[in-house]
Amino acid sequence: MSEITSSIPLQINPDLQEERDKASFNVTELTHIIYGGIEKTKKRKRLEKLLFSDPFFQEYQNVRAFGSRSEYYAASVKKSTKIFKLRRQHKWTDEEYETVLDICHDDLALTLHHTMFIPALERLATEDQKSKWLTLAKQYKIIGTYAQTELGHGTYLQGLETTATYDPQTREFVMNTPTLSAMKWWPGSLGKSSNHALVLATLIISGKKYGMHPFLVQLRSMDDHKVLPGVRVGDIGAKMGGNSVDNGYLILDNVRIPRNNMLMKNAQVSPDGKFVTRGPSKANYATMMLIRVQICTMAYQVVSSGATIGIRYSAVRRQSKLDPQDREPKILEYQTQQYKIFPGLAMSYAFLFASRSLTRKYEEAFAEIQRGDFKSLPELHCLSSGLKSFCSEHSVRQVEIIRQSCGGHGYLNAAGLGMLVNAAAPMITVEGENTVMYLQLARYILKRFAGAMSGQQLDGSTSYLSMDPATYVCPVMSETDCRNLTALCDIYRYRSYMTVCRVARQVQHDMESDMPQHVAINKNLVDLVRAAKAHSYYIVVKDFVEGVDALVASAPVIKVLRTLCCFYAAHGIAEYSGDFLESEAVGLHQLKWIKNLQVSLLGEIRPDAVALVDAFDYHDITLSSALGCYDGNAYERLFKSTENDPMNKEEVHPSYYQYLKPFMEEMNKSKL
Ligand SMILES: CCCCCCCCCCCCCC(=O)SCCNC(=O)CCNC(=O)[C@H](O)C(C)(C)COP(=O)(O)OP(=O)(O)OC[C@H]1O[C@@H](n2cnc3c(N)ncnc32)[C@H](O)[C@@H]1OP(=O)(O)O
Ligand SMILES: Cc1cc2nc3c(=O)[nH]c(=O)nc-3n(C[C@H](O)[C@H](O)[C@H](O)COP(=O)(O)OP(=O)(O)OC[C@H]3O[C@@H](n4cnc5c(N)ncnc54)[C@H](O)[C@@H]3O)c2cc1C
Repeated sequence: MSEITSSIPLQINPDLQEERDKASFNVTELTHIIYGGIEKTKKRKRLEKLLFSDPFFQEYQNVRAFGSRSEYYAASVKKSTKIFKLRRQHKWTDEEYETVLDICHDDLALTLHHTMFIPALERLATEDQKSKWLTLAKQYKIIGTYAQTELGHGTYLQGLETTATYDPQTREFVMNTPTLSAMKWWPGSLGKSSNHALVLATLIISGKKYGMHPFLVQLRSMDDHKVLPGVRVGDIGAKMGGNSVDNGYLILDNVRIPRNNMLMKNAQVSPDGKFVTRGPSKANYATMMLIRVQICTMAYQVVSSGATIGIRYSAVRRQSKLDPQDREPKILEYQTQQYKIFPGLAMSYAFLFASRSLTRKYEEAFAEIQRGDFKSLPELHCLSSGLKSFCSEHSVRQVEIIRQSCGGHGYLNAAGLGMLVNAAAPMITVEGENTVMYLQLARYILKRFAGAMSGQQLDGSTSYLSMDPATYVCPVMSETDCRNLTALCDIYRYRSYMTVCRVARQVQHDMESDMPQHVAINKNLVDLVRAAKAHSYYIVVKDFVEGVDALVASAPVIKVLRTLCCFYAAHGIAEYSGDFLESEAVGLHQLKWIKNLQVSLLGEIRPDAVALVDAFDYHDITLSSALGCYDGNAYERLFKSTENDPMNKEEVHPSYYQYLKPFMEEMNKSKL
């Protein structure tokens, strides 16, 4: 017993080393592919070293795990300011700064300043306004947030009640929260951190409403951070996760701001109160679209972190018996364990390629929009809405499955999985609740489908809706065909087509039966969401297949990625087999072959599983998991983590003297 210590061995756990030794491909090569080249990988490693050589980042993990809410928030403010200072000191480019945020992999208290306030100023302010506020914001001379959601409305933006009433006499806007439900509720960094907010409010001029517009409102004094007159602001309380962020409430009591504080890139109010608009009516929704695109990348990071923890732990955890003559096997040997974790591994690579493709499309469309050409906006809105929903839904679900696959230890905070699930869970809700976003996509698909029916040639992600379904023959004719990625992709495409076609016909039929449009739509909402999900699944599979096909890499890397891609597609067909059969994208024979393939691919992926997660190259501090550490010394690290637990600070806890001791004394005296 005396040999048991909490020190961490210097060597890699031999069980993990054994996995690394048998990898069929070069891990570093794949890491370079993931991060976009050798130079980018090197730069990321340099930044990682710079950050994590500061002991604060290690200490931060302890506060995160064991600190009170307020201590965690304070540490996170410290972390945010440290990163801001480092950015200035090292003159990081935007790309380098993004990399640092990825490395930190954690909600920063001041995250909204960077993720929404600055991008909103960039997208919604005029050049003059940018030269003033964007400069101040980038130099951290003002700290801001994006305050759109209200207690009463988050989804339905037309229902927002905060008003900005123009007063031509003073050339000011009067910002007001007229009701309880109109108070801003949820914005990150609002409660305690921000001194400014971009408040989204309904513009009113001479009693007439002109829709939702952005207004820059100062909330706190720049001298002492005290709340300004007419402003009430605070934190909304502890959440399931992300408690380093002070999501807040805001009440404005007829607060006056200068006319120029309305961000006027897309619409202007002249000094005498004339309203002029430029570009499409949804131009002010631009910041939300950017974050939806980023959520797909976050989903990749979440699921790949979860897969890393789950696979490394499964390679060092031994339990029960397979061969009665042999020692206890690694739990990774069990087929059921592989079936729980490998879908998350394959999904990581699928989302890597899908988010990369979406980001590229976003950047191209954004460049066009900056030039005043809005033609790709509807396509991008719907693509980003669908993929944001799909990637967030699937990644959060998969990480929870991985958490369960780690047995009891997966339930500990030190495992890092529970915190990951809880931190990632809001991806499903933020920037448009997933069902609502799927329905935005469904609305677009229905329109495009109607266009195709009337002979329009479609382009973009929905171009396949012009296909002639009569020409479809399931491309899988034998078990070997199941490995053909193009064939699998065709199956997804046809299933999506049929799902869209069926609901479109049903909606049309209902409307022709004299049902009002809104009733017909509501009657079919479940199937509309199903169609949007089928379409999104097809896009993700297509992006994965095309991404792998386009790779310039060594044969072993291509081979292992093709295997994962095949597994991802086969697993989806097996999991949603009802949909695939119903749409006749596959028959019973094909389904059986694909299910067989899915299971045999588990065995093919198995020898490369650890190498495939090593390729994500997450730093131990980024992963923040005793189970998922690179060295695989999970038990030692779990035991070590108890050292920082405040519960273990005293041999006898104060509650003993306060409650347990008097209680025991009373019990001992009692005659009962
Ligand atoms: C470790 C991991 C960490 C993870 C951390 C996670 C937390 C990270 C922190 C994150 C921080 C989180 C921060 C936050 O959460 S910030 C708050 C985010 N809030 C939202 O996203 C609100 C969601 N609601 C909406 O966007 C709108 O109200 C919707 C879209 C639902 C309806 O809208 P509306 O009622 O106005 O319109 P309509 O239905 O009459 O449709 C009208 C037309 O408009 C088109 N349209 C709609 N939108 C767009 C658009 N964008 N671009 C182009 N077009 C668009 C649409 O296609 C339709 O076109 P058409 O059919 O007529 O041609
Ligand atoms: C962690 C976190 C951070 C956030 N940060 C910010 C921020 O920085 N700034 C900000 O402004 N906001 C922020 N929000 C708010 C967030 O954007 C909203 O919560 C989100 O847009 C969802 O809106 P809601 O809460 O009104 O959901 P609701 O719309 O009330 O959704 C509740 C249910 O109603 C259903 N529903 C609603 N409308 C429809 C419909 N048309 N059709 C079918 N079903 C429907 C939904 O599907 C859902 O099941 C944050 C929220 C969270 C959780």
